[in-house]
Amino acid sequence: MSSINLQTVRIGFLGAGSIVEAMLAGIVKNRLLLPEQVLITNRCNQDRLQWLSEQFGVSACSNKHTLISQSDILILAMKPKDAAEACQSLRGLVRKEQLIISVIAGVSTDCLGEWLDIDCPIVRTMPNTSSAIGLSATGMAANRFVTKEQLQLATLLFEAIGSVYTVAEEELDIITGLSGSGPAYIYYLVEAMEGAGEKAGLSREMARKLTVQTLLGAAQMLLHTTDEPALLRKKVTSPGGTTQAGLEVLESFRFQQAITSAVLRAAERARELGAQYQ
Ligand SMILES: NC(=O)C1=CN([C@@H]2O[C@H](COP(=O)(O)OP(=O)(O)OC[C@H]3O[C@@H](n4cnc5c(N)ncnc54)[C@H](O)[C@@H]3O)[C@@H](O)[C@H]2O)C=CC1
Ligand SMILES: O=C(O)[C@@H]1CCC=N1
Repeated sequence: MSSINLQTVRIGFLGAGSIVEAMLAGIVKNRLLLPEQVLITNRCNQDRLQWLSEQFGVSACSNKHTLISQSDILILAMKPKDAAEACQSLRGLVRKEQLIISVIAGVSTDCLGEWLDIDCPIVRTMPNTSSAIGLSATGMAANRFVTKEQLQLATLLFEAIGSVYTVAEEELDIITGLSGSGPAYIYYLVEAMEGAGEKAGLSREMARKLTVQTLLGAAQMLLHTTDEPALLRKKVTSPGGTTQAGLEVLESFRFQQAITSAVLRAAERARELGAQYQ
């Protein structure tokens, strides 16, 4: 594996759904790998494979055996409920020198290793769909068989689609609740803000533009100043003004509690999924 580098590595995706589409878009756009270095397969949807292949130039592979024998890195990207069966069907095909990377929520590296029935290097990750534009926040943890070089390679791969944080494996469930599921919370907020603008008479287009620019500006402020979010919030809030009136409504609906509970519940769900399909 030490001789494998980004110029020569071949990566096989087992699973070709939403997260793989986002990752392919990021990887191909970023030119990290040539499309010829990427193979994809799924359970049975040929149309989907063909579409991804046309979209990104990667090779669709309906034969799992071919994909496994030709790949240096295998990316497991099926739903947690399908993971046991998928891994068990790979028994005897996966080679010890192959690096396994999982993006599956909740499922531990120990569990994957048992299903695969081999002591192989496994990197468990939690990216998000902003991978498509190179802005994922990805948590990553490695099992004891992963070498320094393999971890570096996995890090380089995910850095091409965003920021990477190497963490203790136990932290991946809360990372799943926070940044794996996180884009959905933000989109939900955008739906509500844009809907409010529209309800009060703005065109949908104008409401969308104002909402997105506001979000972008706030995110950039958080990146570029050392101010805490609470201080930035206070700077917007004139006593007795409009923001205070708005925040009071959010408080009456226990906004902060709702968001905190959502993140923690999603993390708990990741743990449940891991335990449920074990
Ligand atoms: N969608 C998201 O935002 C994120 C998803 N994830 C994780 O990624 C995984 C996939 O999620 P999505 O892409 O959203 O799901 P999806 O339902 O869109 O795609 C799942 C894919 O797995 C394939 N599949 C099922 N069984 C298979 C097998 N035995 N062999 C090969 N392929 C098989 C399906 O055909 C499908 O292409 C999940 O475990 C999820 O927890 C992780 C981070 C973010
Ligand atoms: O909803 C899910 O289960 C996956 C994991 C993180 C984002 N989507």
